[in-house]
Amino acid sequence: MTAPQRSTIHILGLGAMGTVLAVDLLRFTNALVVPLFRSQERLAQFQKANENKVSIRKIYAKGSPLLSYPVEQSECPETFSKKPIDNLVVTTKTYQTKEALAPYLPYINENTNLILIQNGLGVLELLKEEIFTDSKNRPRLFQGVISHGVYQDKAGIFNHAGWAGMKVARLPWTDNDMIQKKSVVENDAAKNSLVKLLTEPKFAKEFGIEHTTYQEMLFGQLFKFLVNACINPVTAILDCLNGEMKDDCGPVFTSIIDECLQILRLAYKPLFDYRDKFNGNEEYPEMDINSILTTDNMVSEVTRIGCEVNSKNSSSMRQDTLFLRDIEIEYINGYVVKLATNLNLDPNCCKVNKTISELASLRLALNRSRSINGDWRKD
Ligand SMILES: NC(=O)C1=CN([C@@H]2O[C@H](COP(=O)(O)OP(=O)(O)OC[C@H]3O[C@@H](n4cnc5c(N)ncnc54)[C@H](OP(=O)(O)O)[C@@H]3O)[C@@H](O)[C@H]2O)C=CC1
Ligand SMILES: CC(C)(CO)C(=O)C(=O)O
Repeated sequence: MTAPQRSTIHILGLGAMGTVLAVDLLRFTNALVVPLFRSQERLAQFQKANENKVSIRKIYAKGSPLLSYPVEQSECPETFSKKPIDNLVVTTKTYQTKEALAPYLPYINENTNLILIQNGLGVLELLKEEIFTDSKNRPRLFQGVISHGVYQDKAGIFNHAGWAGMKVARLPWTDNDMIQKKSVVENDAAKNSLVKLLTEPKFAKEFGIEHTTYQEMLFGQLFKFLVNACINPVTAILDCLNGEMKDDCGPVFTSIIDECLQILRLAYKPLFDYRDKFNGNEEYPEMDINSILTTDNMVSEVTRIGCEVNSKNSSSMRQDTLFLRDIEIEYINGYVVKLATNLNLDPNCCKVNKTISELASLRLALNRSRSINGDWRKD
């Protein structure tokens, strides 16, 4: 009996999300997991300091030990095997995507499966408009909307703080393909090597994989987008843990969500019209977005998920401002402003998100200034 074919999966971005994915792929599948590092220096650091292992502590499960798994092969642009890439996971920050992909573009073709596992919106448009412009040589695209919470502690250990699963769907290269039939999911589940790997039963159960149509995934992506549009910048601006603002964040979340929904309803009109056009048609999944994506419902959902479920979490954007790293604001609140501009809407219709973006960027600038000029409050 021949051994089962072994899939190879390259991971571009072995940070919090890349690590949590790599560990479970190594634990529950026989895939060859190959991290791609930005430089020989970072590759050497991984080989020396981490001893070629990926490690995580699942602190949502009390008493969970440090899980540590060896990686057989890891590469960087200089050492890359220069062979076509079968399956590529992108788990860099959104604003790092284009630069990170650049060295590997010659090895990405129409037979490559590429999945974006990132927060926010706008990377798909970046890939379409600036990176994969040749329709004859572009990869099969997928998106993972991930709700796990992972942070790196002072000792450099990744801690899996919140378990919440991941939706996976094939992305459309053109807006005409935004609404998919159930058969697209069935076909990928049966034939696509990346989907077959991510839906292997033991891995899928542990990681909480849900393989859906694009419209179902986009619904989840917009829901998560509203969570991030509130929690991430506001906790960064206030410099607080998620749960500290629970009792008083209603008004600012209402302002942000109300403005976001007015613009998202125009930008993703096919999705908001879905119920009347597709519900009842057996070829398509049932969905009722309009009853969920309302301002009142989302203010309470964002508060529940952001300030209660993740109460002790420091949001990824607050972490970025504290560590003086760039923030993903242009792919979250800034993207709402971009959508409004592209739709030729009155600039006043995105003032809240524009101001929130400016304040989050100002918080990062202030932290950077204090690291150089000192904190005047202590003078
Ligand atoms: N952390 C979380 O709990 C959650 C994060 N997300 C989203 O997931 C995405 C990833 O976030 P997260 O994992 O936290 O981010 P991290 O900053 O932890 O990880 C990003 C990784 O990408 C690497 N990277 C950056 N540029 C390159 C490059 N050119 N080549 C190779 N590697 C590169 C970085 O390496 P280096 O150190 O060399 O810069 C880093 O290891 C974001 O969109 C985030 O919003 C979504 C849900 C929750
Ligand atoms: C869910 C939430 C808001 C948890 O903090 C998150 O996704 C993040 O911090 O990026």
